Amino acid sequence: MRTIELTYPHTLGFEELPETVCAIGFFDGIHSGHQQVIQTAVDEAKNKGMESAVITFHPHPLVVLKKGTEHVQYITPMKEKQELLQQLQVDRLYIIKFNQELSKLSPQTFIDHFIIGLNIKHLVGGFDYSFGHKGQGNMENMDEFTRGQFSYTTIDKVLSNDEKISSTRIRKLLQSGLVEEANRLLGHPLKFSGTVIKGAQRGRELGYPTANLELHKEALLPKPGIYAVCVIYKNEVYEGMASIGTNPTFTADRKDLSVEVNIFDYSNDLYGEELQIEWHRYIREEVKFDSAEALIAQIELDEKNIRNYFSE
Ligand SMILES: Cc1cc2nc3c(=O)[nH]c(=O)nc-3n(C[C@H](O)[C@H](O)[C@H](O)COP(=O)(O)O)c2cc1C
Ligand SMILES: Nc1ncnc2c1ncn2[C@@H]1O[C@H](COP(=O)(O)OP(=O)(O)O)[C@@H](O)[C@H]1O
Repeated sequence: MRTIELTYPHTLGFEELPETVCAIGFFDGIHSGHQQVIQTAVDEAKNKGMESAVITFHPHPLVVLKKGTEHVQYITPMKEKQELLQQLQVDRLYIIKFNQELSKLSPQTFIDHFIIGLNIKHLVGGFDYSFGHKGQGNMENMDEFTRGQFSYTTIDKVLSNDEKISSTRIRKLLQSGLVEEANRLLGHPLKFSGTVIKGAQRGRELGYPTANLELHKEALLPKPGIYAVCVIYKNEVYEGMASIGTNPTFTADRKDLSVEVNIFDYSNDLYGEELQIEWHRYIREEVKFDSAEALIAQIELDEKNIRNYFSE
């Protein structure tokens, strides 16, 4: 997949771009609903003998439109979004920078630059996709803007338990610790990456070394607690257990959260390495124990439960 970043007014020469069938949306999470939109574009591209493309935006429109929002935490940070799009066999990804200028474009200018201008011959969007200043353009009034240059398909909402699958719904599930339900709606496990940094060097003394992760500010964390996870490191997948919390057994009044993972059946140094964590199951809350021994006994139990979970 080729990734091309665009900022309005972009400077690409139109003629060098292939004709594409393109899915458009913010697509945070690339959840099952998004996957239908993207899959439709990929299938239609194959039918037409064209390349498939996705247009997405960065950062989240809220960062620009809502004062005081510095960071949005994404269900799929850009690295994971790109991996999922690659798996869906998307040929090119256009990432349009969402800034003040972009938010003020008329729907027609947006279409002229980013749909007709990118040589898109067929556009696929979800039923609630909107574009242009104040979202004045949408899939219902699209005919007003196509200039007869492209056709389009609108994908209806995808439901689960009679309710629309949406990024907002998935965020709420993750924040309540319901990762299995969130993963079901996503159609893949929640996943993000981080770099291994030094912690308090206490884990090894407890018998459970934990790789502490420095995360990208943009990764949405699930609810604090203990989780069954998979760790992807250098293309290998390991099982393990992770803790998101403040280590209350050893520290009082800490506010910042650490994310740390003990990898099963592994014993090498990982400092400075990049790990990807897949979140599979919420196990329990983090507890303040009276002694390190009591914590160790609990972690031994966690290990047993989590190994059981993975073997089932
Ligand atoms: C599976 C697991 C469960 C944990 N549960 C708790 C807990 O309930 N309470 C707590 O204070 N710390 C808990 N921790 C965090 C440990 O306190 C932490 O890993 C340890 O202090 C090592 O920290 P370090 O990596 O900074 O050396 C847990 C860690 C793991 C891997
Ligand atoms: N099975 C393992 N899981 C996690 N980290 C491991 C493992 N085996 C070795 N390590 C290494 O040990 C480090 C964690 O040990 P720990 O005593 O908890 O130190 P720190 O407090 O710096 O995280 C990891 O960063 C990694 O380099």
